[in-house]
Amino acid sequence: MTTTTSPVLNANGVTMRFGGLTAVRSVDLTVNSGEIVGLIGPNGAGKTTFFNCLTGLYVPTEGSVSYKGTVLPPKPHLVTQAGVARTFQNIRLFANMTVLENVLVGRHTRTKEGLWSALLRGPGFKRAEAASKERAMELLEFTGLAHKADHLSRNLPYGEQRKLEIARALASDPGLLLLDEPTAGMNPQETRATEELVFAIRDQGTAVLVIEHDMRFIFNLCDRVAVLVQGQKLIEGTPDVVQSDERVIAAYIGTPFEGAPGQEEAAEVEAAEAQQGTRPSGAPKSTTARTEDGQ
Ligand SMILES: Nc1ncnc2c1ncn2[C@@H]1O[C@H](COP(=O)(O)OP(=O)(O)OP(=O)(O)O)[C@@H](O)[C@H]1O
Repeated sequence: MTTTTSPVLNANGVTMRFGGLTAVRSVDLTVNSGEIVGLIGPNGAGKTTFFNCLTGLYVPTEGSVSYKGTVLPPKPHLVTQAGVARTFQNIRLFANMTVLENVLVGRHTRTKEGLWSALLRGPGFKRAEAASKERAMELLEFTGLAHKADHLSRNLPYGEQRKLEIARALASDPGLLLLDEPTAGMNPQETRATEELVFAIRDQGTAVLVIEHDMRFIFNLCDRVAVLVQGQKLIEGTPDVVQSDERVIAAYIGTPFEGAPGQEEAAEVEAAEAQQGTRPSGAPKSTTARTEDGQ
């Protein structure tokens, strides 16, 4: 983790209205370098709409979004080029492309070779292509998918498809990665692997903003958590502060957590892994858990 932090993302007074509905109302949020920040809230609270405002899919009705001090243009490809990458709630892979090709697609914002160079396949293009492939393979190693590089992405199991989405987002070498429900539909082992992957991403120098309904995942993972309720930020703070806030409990969580989050589930995962002999030697013990609401 970096020792000096500086703001990577600054959202100021972001408001998004759809006709008469205000989906996001005057939300401020900062993500600093070296941080993992969580964004939680009930269904329909405006989390994805807020992400869409950050990444140029929506032009906020009011407010501004800056990345490393520069206001982001509201165009997704320019946002990616600036250094902000994202994954989506619903998997959006190119199903009939290989795993490697999917990552190479994510790489295109970092390649300078133009159309003519690509068509003529000159030496500049070949060098750029080789470098992109090398970086893509590094990312597949990093996400544990290198052995599947030549598989069609549609043939990957669900958890690996989600990992591939992350690898593809990382291919643009982002300084900030936005993850929209990265563990939705995952089993506890996959959730734990995702938690470790997000820590590794942060440790490599990419700040992370993550939306997730799995409270234990969020509270284990994040340095700070912001809670959206009906489009407004209810509270922002450390996991300890947020999970013990009466308003959050009333509005969202339902019941307070007792003891260290995730310990019981971690024991279940470890028992299952020990039975299957799947836990790699020296792998850190889990601190994460299954989803709260069964997603
Ligand atoms: N394109 C749109 N047009 C009109 N209304 C929209 C649009 N997108 C989202 N909304 C509305 O804005 C509100 C916030 O939705 P949003 O999907 O951002 O919530 P969310 O917190 O991400 O929910 P979930 O946890 O279920 O994904 C909802 O009332 C939704 O119906």
